[in-house]
Amino acid sequence: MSDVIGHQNARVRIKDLLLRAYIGIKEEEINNQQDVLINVELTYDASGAIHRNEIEAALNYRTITKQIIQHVDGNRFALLERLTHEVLSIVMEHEAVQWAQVEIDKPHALRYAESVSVCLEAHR
Ligand SMILES: Nc1nc2c(c(=O)[nH]1)N=C([C@H](O)[C@@H](O)COP(=O)(O)OP(=O)(O)OP(=O)(O)O)CN2
Repeated sequence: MSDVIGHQNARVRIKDLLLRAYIGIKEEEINNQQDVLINVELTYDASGAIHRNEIEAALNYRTITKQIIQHVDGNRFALLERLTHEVLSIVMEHEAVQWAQVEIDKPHALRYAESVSVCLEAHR
């Protein structure tokens, strides 16, 4: 197939990564894990990945996902802002990432709300 598109930035979304962690400042949250729902969106230059069709030429979204799981699952955090910042930092450590946004929800953390989230983004 002739490659008529050339340069291509990909938008990668890791959707609804559901983990459990100690997250919060209330005693109940300090003593009990709760669900955190993580959504990551990023852009990178996928021209090489598209052209070569080889994982070595791509920004491996599985690698990023496993790093986030390793950092978050079962671990302890106070504020949602700090947890979101740390996950965003993991994503931005990958030099190929041009821009990234991370939103983390604490479902049912607030008595009368479906969920509450913090969203942070960064770019190079
Ligand atoms: N940039 C890209 N990165 C990755 C791609 C891709 O197409 N572009 N594809 C993959 C794998 O095909 C992925 O989709 C599935 O991988 P895997 O089954 O190993 O992911 P799991 O999280 O289920 O791995 P487990 O070890 O089974 O938990 C990867 N990256």
